[in-house]
Amino acid sequence: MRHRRVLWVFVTSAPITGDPSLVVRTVALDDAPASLLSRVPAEGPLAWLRRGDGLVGWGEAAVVHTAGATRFTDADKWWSELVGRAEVTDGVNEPGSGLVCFGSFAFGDEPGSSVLVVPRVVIGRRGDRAWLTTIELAGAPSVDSAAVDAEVTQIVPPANVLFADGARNSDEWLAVVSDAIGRIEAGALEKVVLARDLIATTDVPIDVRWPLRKLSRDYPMCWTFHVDGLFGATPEMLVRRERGLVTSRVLAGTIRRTGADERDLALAATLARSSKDLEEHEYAVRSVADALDPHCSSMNVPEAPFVLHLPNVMHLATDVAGVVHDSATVSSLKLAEALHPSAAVGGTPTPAALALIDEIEGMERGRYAGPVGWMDATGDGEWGLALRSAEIVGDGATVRLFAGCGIVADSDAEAELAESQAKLVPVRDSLAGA
Ligand SMILES: C=C(O[C@H]1C=CC=C(C(=O)O)[C@@H]1O)C(=O)O
Repeated sequence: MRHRRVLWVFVTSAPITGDPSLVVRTVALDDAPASLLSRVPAEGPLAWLRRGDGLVGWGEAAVVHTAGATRFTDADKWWSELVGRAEVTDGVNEPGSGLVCFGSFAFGDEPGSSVLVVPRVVIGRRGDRAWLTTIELAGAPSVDSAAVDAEVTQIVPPANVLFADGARNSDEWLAVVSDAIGRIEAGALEKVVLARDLIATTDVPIDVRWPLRKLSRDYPMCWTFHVDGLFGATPEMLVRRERGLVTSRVLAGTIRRTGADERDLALAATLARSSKDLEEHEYAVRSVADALDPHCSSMNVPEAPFVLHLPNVMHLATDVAGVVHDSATVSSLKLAEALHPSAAVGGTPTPAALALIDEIEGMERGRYAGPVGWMDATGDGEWGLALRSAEIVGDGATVRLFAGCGIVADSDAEAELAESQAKLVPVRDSLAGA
């Protein structure tokens, strides 16, 4: 049973007490850095990158940790109050310039902690425009950006990476999936997404810039992220809100790639016709369209999915788009809350799927499969689902990798295990040394 415990924790970084006011300044950069990651120091980097565009940040001007059923609402309230007190000078006016926070939210109401972080320094790029934002407490000395540059150290590769089973070994996970198929056949629910984890250990604490650099290079069509120890490259955009328009990339239905182009094209055609995958996909699209509907004055939901080709797998994908009518009162984070958990990470019907996950998955998801992304002072932002992801735990030399699969009545447990292995490949490969 999923407990509805509500725990609200407010934690600020050391310099902030009472009701902090932030002084924010964004200036255009004439020379856009070739790679945003090359500008990030090793300590506490924040990242949201796709095809060279995006945001990187470091330092901590303010942070809030929330938990429980009100984790989104509490974080959103904290953010809007912080925005209300901030003095912002923004000479760029792009989405992501000015005051921004990065965030990562727990999958479930419990257990798990969620976080919004406001960095001290942000570098952003969008096409041929780049900018630098500094965020300071009112009255504090301003950030010296030259000094910040000087802190960037060489990226350290992971050493002697070893992988071990997580909460379940393969046989145990196969049994869990078979159990779920049986419950679906018995009519208890239509779809459930079940996940597993893998544990990696290394000789030295992970320099997260290493896997981030590899992920953003090898998976340019995904959103590469890092927030407070959770990193990955997700292909799934839960919600992007920008200047009154909302979009969501829904994925569900997967086939592994072989690496041989002709064979993969044939597999893509098979995927596009597979009734099992189309059914799984339809549940996910419906859940997103239904949740967005109250916020939109018009919406476009394509009738048929396209096939998204990634280096390791192919997915059925649908881009849902809409015009929002409540931007003034509902932020992108609140939209993410309304959409979460979609059937791409929970199941259908949602309550039955969440109850089954709690009962049989046997693993703490933490922030895996929860919303991860960023938001600006207008409430615009991008929130992906933290898939193809991993969490750095303990002393920094242990990493939990995650992968999940949508299970429907026609699923085959062995095929789902193979699919989960393929979904672990991006992060697994990103941890390989030089
Ligand atoms: C839950 C995951 O993938 C979801 C997203 C895309 C396709 C999925 C699938 O085909 O099963 C999953 O629903 C994951 O990668 O951990």
